[in-house]
Amino acid sequence: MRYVSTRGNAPVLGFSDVVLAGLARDGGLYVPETWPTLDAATIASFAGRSYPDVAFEVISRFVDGDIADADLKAMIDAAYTGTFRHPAVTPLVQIAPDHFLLELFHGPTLAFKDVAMQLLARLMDHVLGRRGARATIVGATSGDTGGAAIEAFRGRDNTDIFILFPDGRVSDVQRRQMTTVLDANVHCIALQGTFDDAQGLVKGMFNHFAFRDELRLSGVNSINWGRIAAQVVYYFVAAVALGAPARKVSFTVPTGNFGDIFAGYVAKKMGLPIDRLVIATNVNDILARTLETGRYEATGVVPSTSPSMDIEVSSNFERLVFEACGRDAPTVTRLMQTLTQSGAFALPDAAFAAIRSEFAAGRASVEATAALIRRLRSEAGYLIDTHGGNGVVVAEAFTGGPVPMVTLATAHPAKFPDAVQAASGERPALPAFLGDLMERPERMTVLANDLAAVEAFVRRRARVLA
Ligand SMILES: Cc1ncc(COP(=O)(O)O)c(C=O)c1O
Ligand SMILES: N[C@@H](CCOP(=O)(O)O)C(=O)O
Repeated sequence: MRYVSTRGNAPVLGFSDVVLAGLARDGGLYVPETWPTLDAATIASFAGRSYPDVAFEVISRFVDGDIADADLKAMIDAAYTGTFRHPAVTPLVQIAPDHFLLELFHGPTLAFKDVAMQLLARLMDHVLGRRGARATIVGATSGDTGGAAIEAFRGRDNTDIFILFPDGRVSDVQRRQMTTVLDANVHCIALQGTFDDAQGLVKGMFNHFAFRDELRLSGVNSINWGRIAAQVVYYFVAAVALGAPARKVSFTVPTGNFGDIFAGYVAKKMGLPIDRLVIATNVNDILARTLETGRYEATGVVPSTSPSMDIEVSSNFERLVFEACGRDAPTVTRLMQTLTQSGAFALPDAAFAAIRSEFAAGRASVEATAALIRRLRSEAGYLIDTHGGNGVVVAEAFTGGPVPMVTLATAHPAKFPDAVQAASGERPALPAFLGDLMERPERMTVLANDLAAVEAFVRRRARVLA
C-alpha cells in the first residue's frame, strides 16, 4: 500500500513513513493510492470478535506488511487491552428504538481521540525505535486531541511533544488534562488565538522545511493517516453489531476537523454498507453551509458550549475534496490556495454533487443541544456531553426509517461539567482516577500567535537537537 498526497507533489510513501510524516511536503494530506476492500463474508466474520481482533483485520489492510503482522498485533493488543474502562472498548447504547450512541469516551482522557492515539503512539515509537531515530511532535488542539496525545506520548524517550491550545477556549478539565502532565517530554503552549490559528501554526512549521527537517517534525492531528486508519475500526465494530453487512446502518458524527466522519467514509469505501453519513456541526457551521451551497466560506469562529468543535479550517475536508474531484490534485491545490488567499472556495459542480450524494448535514444551536441534554436525561436517563448532544440533535432529523442510526458520543460529559450541569441540572463527576485533577499543579507557556515565537520555543526545548 502506497500513500499519495492530495496535492500530488510530494513523495509517495509507505505506511511507516506516512505515520511519521504528518503533513505531506506539498502541504497536502496523505491518502492510500487505492482503497482496500473487505468482502461481505469478511465483514460478517467480525461478529462476536474482540475489538483488537477487528482492529487488526482493518488496520493491517492499511499497513500492508510495512510492519510485521506479529508486531502490529502486539501493538493493537496493548493499545486496547486494559487501557479502556469498558471491555467492548467502544460500546453501543440504545436511546430510541432505531437510534444508538457509540460511546467513544472510555479511554484514559475521556474522548474519542484516545482510540487512535493509544495505537498511534505505539506505532510511532516502534518505527522510530526500528530506525534508531527521534522525533518532535507538534499538534494543535481545540481540547481533546492534546490531552489524548500527551497521555499517549508522555515519558517516551523517542519523542518530545508540543501541543498548542487556544488560551481560554478549552474547558478547565481539558486544559488540566494537558497542563498537569509534568513529564519532561511534554510541552503545553497556551496560544493567544483560536484553534484555527493553532492549526495554522502547526502547518506553518511543517511547511518551513529547514525547521521541519532540523527538528524532525511529526504530527498527531488527524492530518496523520495513522489517526484515520485507527478510527475506521469502530465504524465496522458498530455496524456489524447492528447487523451489517446484511443490514445497512447510518452514522451521525459531531464534526470539526472532519477526521472522524472521514474515517466513516473510508469504512464505506472499504465495503461497509453505510446508508447515510450525517455531518453534525455546532454554530460554527461551515460544513453544513458548504453542503447547502457548494461554497466553503469562513466567517469567523464563535465560542460555543462544544469547544472542541469550534473549528472553521476543517483539515480533512481536503481529503474528501480530493476524492470528490476524481483525485485531481491540481484542482485541489488550486482550491486550497484560494482558501488561504481569500478565506473561501467554490466546489466544482461535479464535486459538489458527489459530496451531496454521500453526505447529509445539519447544525445544532447551543439552545437546542442544551434542551436535548435535558430531555435525554429525563426521558432515557442518559447524560450526554455537548458534542455528542450536537450529534443527537442533528441525527433526530434523519431517524424514523428502517435503517438504524448510530450517533458518535465523542466525549464524556465530565469534560464539560459546567455546560452539562447548566443544561441538565446534574453535574457529571470525573471518574475516580481523575478525582484530584483540579488540585494537580499545572505547567504551560503562554505564547502569541506568531510562527517565529512558537518555533523558537520548540527549538529551545526539543531534545532531538541535544
Ligand atoms: C469531543 C469532540 N467531538 C467531536 C470532534 C470533531 O471531530 P473531528 O475533528 O474529527 O471532526 C472533536 C474534535 O475533533 C472532539 O474533540
Ligand atoms: N477537536 C479536536 C481538533 C483537532 O482535531 P484532530 O482530530 O485533527 O486532531 C481537538 O479536540 O483537539
